[in-house]
Amino acid sequence: EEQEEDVLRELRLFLRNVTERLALDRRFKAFTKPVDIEEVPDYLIVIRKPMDLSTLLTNIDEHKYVTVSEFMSDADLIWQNALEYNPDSDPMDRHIRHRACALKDTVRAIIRDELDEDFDRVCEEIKESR
Ligand SMILES: COC(=O)N1C[C@@H]2C[C@@H]3O[C@]2(Cc2nccnc23)C1
Repeated sequence: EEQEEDVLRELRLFLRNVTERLALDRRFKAFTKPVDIEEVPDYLIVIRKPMDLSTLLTNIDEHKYVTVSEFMSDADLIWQNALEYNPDSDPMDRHIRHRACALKDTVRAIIRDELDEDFDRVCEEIKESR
């Protein structure tokens, strides 16, 4: 009903705000757009489900997420994919893995500090009711 749409609108505002703050952080520049398959032709062979911050924003606008947990599953793909595709000991791989770990920790810290658990519970109830 209308109250549920009000809750999901507030969820989208929260998720956009979090995602836009991450996209503004210079450490996360490599995660702002999809990896360029023309530049990196084997990327889709290694990584089954690419994800990036611009795609998160598109998903939010397409009402893909009813809970923060669903959003987190896609957000986690960004750093998980980076750890998987860049496993070597060379400085470039280590650099992007360091940034992937920073992304993981930053997302979790924002959610822990800024997501109201009662609001999250209401979203989870809406999800279960559908
Ligand atoms: C999230 O970003 C990544 O996982 N990557 C991996 C790719 C390998 C390396 O860095 C990336 C882009 C790139 N383009 C051209 C040549 N080499 C590279 C970014």
